[in-house]
Amino acid sequence: MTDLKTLTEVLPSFEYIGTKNPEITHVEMDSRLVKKNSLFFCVPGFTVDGHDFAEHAIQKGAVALVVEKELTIDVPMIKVRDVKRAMAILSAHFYGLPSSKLHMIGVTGTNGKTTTTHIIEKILSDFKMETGIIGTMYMKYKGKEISVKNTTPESLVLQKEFAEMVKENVEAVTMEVSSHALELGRVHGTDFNIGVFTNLSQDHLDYHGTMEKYGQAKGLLFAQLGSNFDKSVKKIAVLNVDDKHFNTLETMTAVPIITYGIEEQADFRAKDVKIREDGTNFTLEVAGEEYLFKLYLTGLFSVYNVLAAAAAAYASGVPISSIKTSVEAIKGVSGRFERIEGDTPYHVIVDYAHTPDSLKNVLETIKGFAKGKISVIIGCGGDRDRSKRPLMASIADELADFVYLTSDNPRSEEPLSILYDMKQGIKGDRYKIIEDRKTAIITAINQASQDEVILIAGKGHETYQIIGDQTFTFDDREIAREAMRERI
Ligand SMILES: CC(=O)N[C@H]1[C@@H](OP(=O)(O)OP(=O)(O)OC[C@H]2O[C@@H](n3ccc(=O)[nH]c3=O)[C@H](O)[C@@H]2O)O[C@H](CO)[C@@H](O)[C@@H]1O[C@H](C)C(=O)N[C@@H](C)C(=O)N[C@H](CCC(=O)O)C(=O)O
Ligand SMILES: Nc1ncnc2c1ncn2[C@@H]1O[C@H](COP(=O)(O)OP(=O)(O)OP(=O)(O)O)[C@@H](O)[C@H]1O
Ligand SMILES: N[C@H](CCC[C@H](N)C(=O)O)C(=O)O
Ligand SMILES: [Mg+2]
Repeated sequence: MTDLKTLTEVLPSFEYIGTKNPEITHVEMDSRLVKKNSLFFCVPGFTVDGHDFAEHAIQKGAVALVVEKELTIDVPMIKVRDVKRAMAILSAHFYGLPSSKLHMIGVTGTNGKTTTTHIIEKILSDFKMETGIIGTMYMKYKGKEISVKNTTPESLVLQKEFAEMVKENVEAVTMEVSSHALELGRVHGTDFNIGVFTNLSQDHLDYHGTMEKYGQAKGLLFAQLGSNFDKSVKKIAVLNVDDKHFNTLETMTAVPIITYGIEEQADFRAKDVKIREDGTNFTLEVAGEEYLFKLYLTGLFSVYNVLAAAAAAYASGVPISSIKTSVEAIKGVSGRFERIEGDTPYHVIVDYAHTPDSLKNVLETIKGFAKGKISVIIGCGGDRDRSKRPLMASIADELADFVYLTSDNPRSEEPLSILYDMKQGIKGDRYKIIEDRKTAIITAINQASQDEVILIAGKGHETYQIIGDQTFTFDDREIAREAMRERI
């Protein structure tokens, strides 16, 4: 609890409109969630403008507003240039700057965030640190799993959860930091100790417009590292030296850098990489020593994720020997290269590849060991980057023997028009359009030949499908299992 004047003093610049100084016991950005004595943030959204809900918020008990434009309402108003960033700062202070009491690791990049955060979490928790994890799948700590709408939640959701974690003695938090979150200020006010960059490739151009702007957004994580002047706490940037975007990120941060990679010289470097169907071996070179890693995880991209996680864990004080033991025990991450077990002469793999680069990586990995034909079942999300659609179809067409184009989460778009966009990337006739995803999975499985590998891509761990404004229960893995059991 605090009063409005004391709370808002921390803002770099603002106009205090009104004379009253109410006590604030809650901070909210959704009028429907407002309680008595709330400070309500009027967020200009993509769909509606939060300023239009100020009256509703006051009816529900809001006693002050943070606004970008002055409203004719008789409560104190804090006028700022950017409500979202002000909200990030104020909610961080409201909850007692909890992120500065936690060892915070933020992972950004186009692909590999969920996987890398899970690897880091496993290493830290094996090292007897009390951990929390936030990302695409959930927020999880102390045995509690909280569902999320976004990979990186809004600042006030994050700050509230960090405060809860501090209360429950969590020590380290590993979280995915999306480019949307960085651009929209969701992690402004979060004090990261370590920033990790996985890679940058095409996605989200609908939102960012160009790759340059998308890259700049990712860079914000590294630019904000160490900007709080607290010299007692070590800040480190963990960067993928093999990625084209490395040089830009290097210039965007002022903190020490740990590099990782395979092709270029790096602090954490993998060599002698041997990829098998059921795992990967490589030698890690670090600080003049060599360690042989034997992973259950497969694919070159998994080596990158392990290197990133190892460097972040090492920077967090975990010795390499512990890192190796933990990483070697990881069987996989839900929905990422998940093999669907079954006594069948063909193989089914479910993977969350929903970008051109991830699809290419996964298909190249499969090509490395497949003894039979490769089929891929793939769609693209509606209300998302349209320009990636033909690219993904073209990669599937090039690297697989047969492509089933089907719906992912069409959202508000016409499913067949998404598939039409995708079809532009296909050259020959080794494809079929089956709009209904369940039918596509069943058809592919019923037609599978000896040793064929079927990749069901795009939805991974998701247990739903969004068509129009309805969300249906849907799990690629369940449907595949059922089809494998019932194959005619
Ligand atoms: C484009 C985008 O980022 N949209 C996010 C945004 O929604 P919005 O701007 O449409 O919100 P809005 O509905 O216009 O509402 C504006 C304001 O009015 C308020 N309001 C609204 C109605 C009401 O009755 N009362 C009220 O007060 C809302 O609470 C809000 O404060 O703010 C919402 C609340 O935080 C987010 O959940 C929502 O994410 C949507 C679901 C989304 O799909 N975002 C994607 C693009 C995204 O952020 N993705 C990234 C990662 C992707 C990746 O990993 O590849 C992510 O981090 O999830
Ligand atoms: N380092 C990597 N490089 C390229 N592709 C990867 C890498 N790691 C994983 N992938 C591929 O990307 C898919 C998604 O991985 P993951 O969920 O870890 O990424 P993410 O960055 O969290 O994605 P999102 O943006 O949806 O949160 C995986 O299923 C796999 O196909
Ligand atoms: N975080 C990504 C996930 C995409 C997953 C895919 N299944 C889709 O729905 O497009 C996004 O929101 O763009
Ligand atoms: Mg993710």
